[in-house]
Amino acid sequence: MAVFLWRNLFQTTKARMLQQRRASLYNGAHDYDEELIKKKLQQFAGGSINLSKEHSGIGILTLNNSRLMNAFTGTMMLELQERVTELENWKDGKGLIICGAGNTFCSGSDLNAVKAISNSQDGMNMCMFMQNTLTRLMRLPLISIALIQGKALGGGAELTTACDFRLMTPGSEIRFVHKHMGLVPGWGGAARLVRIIGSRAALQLLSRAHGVDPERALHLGLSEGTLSSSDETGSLEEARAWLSQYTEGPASVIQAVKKVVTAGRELPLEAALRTEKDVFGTVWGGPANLEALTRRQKHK
Ligand SMILES: CC[C@@H](C(=O)O)C(=O)SCCNC(=O)CCNC(=O)[C@H](O)C(C)(C)COP(=O)(O)OP(=O)(O)OC[C@H]1O[C@@H](n2cnc3c(N)ncnc32)[C@H](O)[C@@H]1OP(=O)(O)O
Repeated sequence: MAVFLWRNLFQTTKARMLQQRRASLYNGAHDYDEELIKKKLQQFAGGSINLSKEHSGIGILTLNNSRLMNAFTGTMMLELQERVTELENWKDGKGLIICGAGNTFCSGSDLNAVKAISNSQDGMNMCMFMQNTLTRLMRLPLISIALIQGKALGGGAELTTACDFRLMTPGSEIRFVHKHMGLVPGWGGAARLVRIIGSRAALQLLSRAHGVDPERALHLGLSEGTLSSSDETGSLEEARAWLSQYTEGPASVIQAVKKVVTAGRELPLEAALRTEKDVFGTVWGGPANLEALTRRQKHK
C-alpha cells in the first residue's frame, strides 16, 4: 500500500513538473505564431543537430554545419526544438554536453536566413521560438555543459549561457557580436549572462563586443575551466570526465538535484521552497533512498 501511494504521488508530481518545464514562455497571447515561424524556418535548410545518448546517462548534442562554422540554419533551429523534447523524455539521462562539429562551437544564426527574415514579424517570432527552446534546454533535469572549441559568436555565445557550465579549449573565444550587427541578444543571452557574471561585467561584454578568451572567461566566472586538449576527440573526452564527477549516482537523484537548483535559480523563494518540497517527495522513500538507509553509509 505504502509503495503504491508513493508511486502514485511520484507519478503525479513528476507529470506536473514536466508540464511546468515544457510550458512555453510565449504563446498566442504574446502575438506569437509558432506554426508560422516553423514554416518560415523550414525554408532555410542545411546542417543538423545530432544527439547521441550514452549508457552513462550523458548525452552529446552536436551542432553540425561545418561549412558555415556551425551557424544555425532554420532547420537546425527546428531540430534543436525536437532534440530538447527528446531530452525532456530521457528517463535515464543525467548530463548533457553541447559541442560543435569540426573544432568550432557555433557562429550564431545563419546570416543568409537572418537577412531573409529581417522584417519585424519574422524576427520577433524567431526570437520567441529560440527563447522558448533555450529556456526548455536550460530547464532540462540534466547537468549541462557547453564545450567551447574555436568560436562561439552571436547566437552561439547565447546558446552557451543556456547551459549550467561552460568549458573552453585553448585558443577558443566567446563573443557577443550583436552590437556590431546593430542588435542586442534576442535568444535570452543577455538575461542569462547577467545572472551568470553580474550586470557590470555583462554590460562590458555586450557593449564592447570583444572576444572573451579562456583566461578572461575563467576570471569572470563565465567558464568553469580551460581544458588541456583543443582537438575534438580529446576535449570531448575531458569534458565527459569533468561532467562525470557530477553525474555519478542514480538518474532520479541527479535529476532531482538539477530540478531544485533550477527552482532556486528561477523562482521567488516561496515558490522555490514549494517546488523543493515536491521534488523531495519524489526521492524520499524512493529506491536510492531506501538502499542508502539499508547500507547505513558513513560520510567520512
Ligand atoms: C539574431 C542574430 C544573432 C543572434 O542570433 O543572436 C546572430 O547570431 S547573427 C550572426 C553572428 N555571427 C556572425 O556575424 C559571424 C560572421 N562570420 C565571421 O565572423 C567569420 O566567418 C568567423 C565565424 C569568425 C569565421 O572566420 P574564418 O575562420 O576566417 O572562416 P570564414 O569567414 O571563411 O567562414 C567560413 C564560411 O562560413 C561562413 N559563415 C561563418 N559564419 C556564418 C554565419 N553566421 N552565417 C552564415 N555564414 C557564415 C563564412 O561566410 C564562410 O563562408 P564562405 O564565405 O562561403 O566561404
